[in-house]
Amino acid sequence: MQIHFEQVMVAFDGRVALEPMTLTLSEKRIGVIGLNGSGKSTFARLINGLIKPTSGHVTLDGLDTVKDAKAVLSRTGFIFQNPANQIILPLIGDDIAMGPKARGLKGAALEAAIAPVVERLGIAHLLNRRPHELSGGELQLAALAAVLVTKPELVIFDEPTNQLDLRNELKVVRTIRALEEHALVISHDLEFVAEFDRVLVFDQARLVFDGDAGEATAFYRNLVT
Ligand SMILES: Nc1ncnc2c1ncn2[C@@H]1O[C@H](COP(=O)(O)OP(=O)(O)OP(=O)(O)O)[C@@H](O)[C@H]1O
Repeated sequence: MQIHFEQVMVAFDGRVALEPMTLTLSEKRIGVIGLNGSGKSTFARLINGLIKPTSGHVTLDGLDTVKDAKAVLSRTGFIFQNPANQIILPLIGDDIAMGPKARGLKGAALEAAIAPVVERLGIAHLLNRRPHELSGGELQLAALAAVLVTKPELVIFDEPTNQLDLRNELKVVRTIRALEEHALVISHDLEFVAEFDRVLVFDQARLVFDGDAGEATAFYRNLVT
């Protein structure tokens, strides 16, 4: 999948949240790092059309995030900072089934869409539980399952390991590392993004470094010290 930003700028109420940027991304693992408020979430939300550029265009494999919004949404999945907010139905299993059901799947076809994802993420024991009965790591995995069953080509994670204890953090990190899908991950965990194919550093609404993970994390450390 190719993500292209063409002279993209975002301003909220006249205040620039992202300075104009032109960029093409096609790597399987892309990390996004930077201080709070530097524009990371704005950048990530542009990719699936959740935020529209104030000027410029974002395309995914040539599909415009504004003009082809539906097609873009069906190719991308987004895991928010607080995944509890994206689990809508009372039972985890029903929530995971919601996307495939909305696409008309039922019976054996529905089961065939869900079972491999549930097995892959090791969450069969969570299907009859309610969101408030899950730990932070389990919520991340449940939200990821609900996204993966819709078969996105790219999954965007906004700080997926924030507020997780070490065990849950490692489980989520391992799961993301093993994904077959492309992943773009915003993270404050520099060790996590160290193995990524490409890392972007944001500072004060600007992309200030783009390249190798080792160089990007060194650049970022230098920036903040
Ligand atoms: N919907 C919005 N309306 C107004 N301002 C916004 C909106 N979304 C973001 N901003 C502002 O844009 C700037 C960049 O925010 P953004 O959420 O992209 O930063 P971030 O790097 O993801 O921060 P964090 O690490 O804290 O999540 C901030 O000053 C923020 O207050």
